[in-house]
Amino acid sequence: MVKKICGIGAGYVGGPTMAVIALNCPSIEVAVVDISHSRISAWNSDKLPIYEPGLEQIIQQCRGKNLHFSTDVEKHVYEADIIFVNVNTPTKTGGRGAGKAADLTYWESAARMIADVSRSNKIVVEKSTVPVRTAEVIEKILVHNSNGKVEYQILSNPEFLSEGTSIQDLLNPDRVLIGGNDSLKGQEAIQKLKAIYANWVPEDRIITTNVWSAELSKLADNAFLAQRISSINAMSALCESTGADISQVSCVLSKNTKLGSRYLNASVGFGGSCFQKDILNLVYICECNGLVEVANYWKEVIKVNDYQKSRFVKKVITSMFNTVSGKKIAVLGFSFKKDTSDTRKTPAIDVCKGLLADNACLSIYDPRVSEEQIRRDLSMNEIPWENSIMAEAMRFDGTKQVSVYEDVYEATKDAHGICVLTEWDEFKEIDYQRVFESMEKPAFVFDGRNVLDVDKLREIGFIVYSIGKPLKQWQSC
Ligand SMILES: NC(=O)C1=CN([C@@H]2O[C@H](COP(=O)(O)OP(=O)(O)OC[C@H]3O[C@@H](n4cnc5c(N)ncnc54)[C@H](O)[C@@H]3O)[C@@H](O)[C@H]2O)C=CC1
Ligand SMILES: O=C(O)[C@H]1O[C@H](OP(=O)(O)OP(=O)(O)OC[C@H]2O[C@@H](n3ccc(=O)[nH]c3=O)[C@H](O)[C@@H]2O)[C@H](O)[C@@H](O)[C@@H]1O
Repeated sequence: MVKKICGIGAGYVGGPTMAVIALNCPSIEVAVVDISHSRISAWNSDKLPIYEPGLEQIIQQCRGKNLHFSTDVEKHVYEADIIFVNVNTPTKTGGRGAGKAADLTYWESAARMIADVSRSNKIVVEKSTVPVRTAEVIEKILVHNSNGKVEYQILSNPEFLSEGTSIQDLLNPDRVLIGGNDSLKGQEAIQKLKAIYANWVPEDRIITTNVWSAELSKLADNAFLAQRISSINAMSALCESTGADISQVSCVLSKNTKLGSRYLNASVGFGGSCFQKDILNLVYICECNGLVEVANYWKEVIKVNDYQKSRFVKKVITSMFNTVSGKKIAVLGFSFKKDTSDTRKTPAIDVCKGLLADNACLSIYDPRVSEEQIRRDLSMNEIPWENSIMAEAMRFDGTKQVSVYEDVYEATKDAHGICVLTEWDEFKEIDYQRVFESMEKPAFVFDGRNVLDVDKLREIGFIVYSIGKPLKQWQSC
């Protein structure tokens, strides 16, 4: 019987995932541990470290009962029957495979710590997204660093939640994937983990596979989703050149039952901590296996995403008479999607840097992202991936030309143009007549998410660009 679970890593995945397990398994003690003291104290406070609709209620319900957040990593690992490893696996920034391969430093140090402190048999669950065959490496680290008396079963149980809807995704997942090895003990471990999920997930949604299929399926899943966004974004460019309308094209595709209706929204580009990182990881694995053509195929998905961001920047500049120098541009939305405060790899960073490189003055408003975070993101000098056409802009630090506002009307006052970069619902409710009156003329709107009512905006007097829509003649350059 599983009595104690420990989740290592209290981030976007570890926090919500472990909280939902605690909620659905009241007889199990769940401890979420992290090396970051500030993160753990935030989880123990009224102001949680991440914003997710529905998360606060679950934390209030379970925290202090069967859900605990702690920095005492060793104690909780020692006591646990099952250890979920939810640590970050970013792209390597130096050494072999830099810019593409996954950096497993955090995973490795977690594994070494598990080996050091464990005195009873453990099931170690890979929750983080890792390269295929990582379980083999982890097993070696665990076995070679243990006293020989502890047995480990490694399971791959990748997470499919999306930020902004993570609680709904966890409470009602379309699937739970568990990969384990074929041995009797491997199968027993799978059954133990399956029994935990079965407390709230219908059994037919729990898929069991071998470890390698589970690890690779997670990378494939993200690659397919990102590929679909790049496909629709590539079509959006063609729409703008031909007079077709991307919303109409998406609608037609969505009715094809062979394709389904999701991930067909053209946008300024996909963001988030995982799509680019996981595709680059896939590319690196393909290259290591000598599969150059396959690697190049997946690279194109990221290339199109960069193209979409740079195309948007170019459209803003060319529409505004070929220069944004000294012009105030209001940026509405900075997070990588609505309903999250997460800004990791948000397209807003590249778009803002592209505009700043042309000497624009930006006034940024986001309902959930702090000024401190925005300034940190825009001053960061990130290493571009090898083929990035955004490389030059990404190196640009122009934070002096940036103001951050807590009020949308302040942000747009005296602006020459508005760029909508996140699809926050509240942007549909803005009084655009009032905004128009306070702006310089001609007043431009560049809708990078296709969320605004274009006809209404044009009626007011705005010049509007939206992704993949027919353009007025003087914008089509
Ligand atoms: N963010 C997302 O929506 C999703 C992320 N994933 C994957 O889940 C993994 C985690 O992602 P996030 O939660 O977004 O990362 P995160 O960066 O928000 O959280 C990771 C946490 O692990 C902690 N940590 C690192 N090494 C540690 C150690 N040795 N001991 C204790 N704590 C340690 C860090 O301090 C950090 O708080 C990644 O592999 C990611 O690819 C998978 C599905 C969804
Ligand atoms: O491994 C992960 O981290 C997760 O990555 C994504 O989830 P997430 O990045 O949280 O968010 P998505 O809703 O997939 O959106 C990603 C980006 O694509 C953009 N997007 C999404 C859908 C669409 O039609 N068009 C589009 O531009 C979003 O605005 C956002 O910038 C996947 O959807 C999850 O299944 C996966 O677990």
